[in-house]
Amino acid sequence: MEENQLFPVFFKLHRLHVLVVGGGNIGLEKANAMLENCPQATITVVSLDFLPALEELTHQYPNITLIQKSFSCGDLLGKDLVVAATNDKAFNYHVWEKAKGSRVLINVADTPELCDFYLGSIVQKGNLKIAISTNGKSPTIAKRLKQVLQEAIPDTLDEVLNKLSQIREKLTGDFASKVRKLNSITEVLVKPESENA
Ligand SMILES: C[C@@]1(CC(=O)O)C2=NC(=C\c3[nH]c(c(CCC(=O)O)c3CC(=O)O)Cc3[nH]c(c(CC(=O)O)c3CCC(=O)O)/C=C3\N/C(=C\2)[C@@H](CCC(=O)O)[C@]3(C)CC(=O)O)/[C@H]1CCC(=O)O
Ligand SMILES: NC(=O)c1ccc[n+]([C@@H]2O[C@H](COP(=O)([O-])OP(=O)(O)OC[C@H]3O[C@@H](n4cnc5c(N)ncnc54)[C@H](O)[C@@H]3O)[C@@H](O)[C@H]2O)c1
Repeated sequence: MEENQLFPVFFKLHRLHVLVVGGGNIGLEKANAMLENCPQATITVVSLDFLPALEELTHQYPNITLIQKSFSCGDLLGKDLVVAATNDKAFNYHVWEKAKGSRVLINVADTPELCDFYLGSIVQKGNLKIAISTNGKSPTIAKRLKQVLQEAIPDTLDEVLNKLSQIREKLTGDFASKVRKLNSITEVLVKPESENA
């Protein structure tokens, strides 16, 4: 079976500066996904024109800026991540070349082979977040799986997370004994049902 070799990480987008090139459907979708996860995300969108929905985002979120112009190399200055989402494949390639030249990580929305990272489909329940990738095979399946997990995970899981966090804060002893204690408290979650009776 082919394996998914992507390595998931969770970015703190309020500490990074993201450049989105292209203010159409995909630029909107990607900016929206980032802002829904991190309302404080710092995002600059450079585009020849913008969908009205993108302009509305600037009223809702404090750190998104729209600049109406064609992308140029200087737009990469101070940026940590780039999403190239113009409707011009050759131009997206040009953005990719410039980003690589500046060693900035880039996602080229229409060309998975040029992506340093993919955006995932995201399940969120309070403090819990699960990111799903199908290795680029089917973003639609990623979206459907998200919907299934979103329903299946109980809202009360967030209470469990908060309680465990409190216990974690209060535990004393060395690292190994804390790990032992936390593993023993949560063992019930992985034991077969029959052993819990
Ligand atoms: C998960 C999600 C995150 C997000 O975008 O925030 C995401 N795509 C989503 C939706 C979606 N995208 C597309 C459809 C239409 C139906 C279809 O094609 O299936 C739908 C479904 C819909 O919108 O309903 C079309 C599409 N997508 C890509 C290409 C290019 C290609 O494959 O060559 C094309 C064809 C373009 C064309 O034909 O012109 C590429 C990528 N899309 C990815 C992520 C990365 C792989 C993730 C993975 O590993 O699974 C990757 C590789 C790069 C990236 O974009 O990061 C988000 C779900 C959000 C949610 O959870 O609701
Ligand atoms: N990864 C995904 O999830 C996904 C999904 C669907 C489509 N796509 C691909 O993404 C690309 C964009 O699709 P779209 O629907 O957003 O297109 P769109 O036509 O809605 O928007 C394109 C935007 O790019 C801007 N643009 C064009 N040239 C520019 C330049 N030189 N500098 C700055 N901005 C420029 C335009 O002003 C426009 O706002 C397409 O190639 C499409 O195949 C990717």
